[in-house]
Amino acid sequence: MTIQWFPGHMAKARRQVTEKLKLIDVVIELLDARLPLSSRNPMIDEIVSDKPRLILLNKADLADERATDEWIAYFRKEGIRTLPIDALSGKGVSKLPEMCKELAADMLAKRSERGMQGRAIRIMILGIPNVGKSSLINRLSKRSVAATGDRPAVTKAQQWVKMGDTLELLDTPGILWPKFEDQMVGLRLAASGAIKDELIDFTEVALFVISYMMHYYPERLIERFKLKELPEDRVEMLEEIGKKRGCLVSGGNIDYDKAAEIFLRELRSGKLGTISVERPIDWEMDEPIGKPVSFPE
Ligand SMILES: Nc1nc2c(ncn2[C@@H]2O[C@H](COP(=O)(O)OP(=O)(O)OP(=O)(O)O)[C@@H](O)[C@H]2O)c(=O)[nH]1
Repeated sequence: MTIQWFPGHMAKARRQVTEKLKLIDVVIELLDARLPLSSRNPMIDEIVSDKPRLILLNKADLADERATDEWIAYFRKEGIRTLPIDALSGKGVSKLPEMCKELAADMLAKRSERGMQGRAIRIMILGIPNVGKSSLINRLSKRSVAATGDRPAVTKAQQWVKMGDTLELLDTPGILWPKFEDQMVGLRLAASGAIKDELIDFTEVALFVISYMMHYYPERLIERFKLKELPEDRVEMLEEIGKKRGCLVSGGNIDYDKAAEIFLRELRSGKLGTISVERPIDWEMDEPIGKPVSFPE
């Protein structure tokens, strides 16, 4: 599901999250391992404030392992513990309870100093649409002892999923918006399938991914599209893809949009291998790889 974000929606989303956060001891920030910063809410630090936080890089099964390691180091430098997971298969998820307990340790110590005991550590998942929040909640509830019903002290609609004796997870995640105003962020989100196809320009998105792959994964393009060598530029590459996939229109010209659509479909279904479309270094470049060129009219 893609939500169209407008200032009013953002304000509402923020209000809802802030309200729920009052009940929460540890925040799980869920990002897409293939595009961690582009799948991150731009106001997250302000929203979460000083609550203990953990970053999970979800869909790590689709990401490039080396890029994922770079991201783990990146977030570690920011002082946030980061774990790659795959919410669908559950890979990496078993480490979660222990990490949450460690993060909450200080808070628990303070609580017991004040003579407060007994309450479970409460956890909430925050993330943009389509990042895998529901998949993770489902996965964690399967592992749990039992899903508890409404508690008298808690707002009616909220349910807590028990995770062992000491942890409880809020069963409704907090939905936040990404940094849409950045063109490169939009292209990365579109490449990952996070934006409805009706809303994207296939050619523009495919040309971004092709540039990125020509830089980081040239051999995959050569192999997948059975080329002798890599073409000079991305438009030629898209043309080659069009030829190989039979996207021709009258006069022997290439139907670029069709070729782009097929290419993106192959990318998203994993036929081009595990690919990350963002690395920390991309954000240090004046001219990011795959930046759209505007042609003079
Ligand atoms: N390959 C892979 N796919 C995943 C993973 N986690 C989620 N998905 C897929 O990503 C899509 C979105 O997952 P959801 O769990 O619905 O995401 P969400 O964040 O709850 O989405 P919204 O309800 O739109 O906010 C689904 O098609 C999932 O099957 C993962 O770790 N690996």
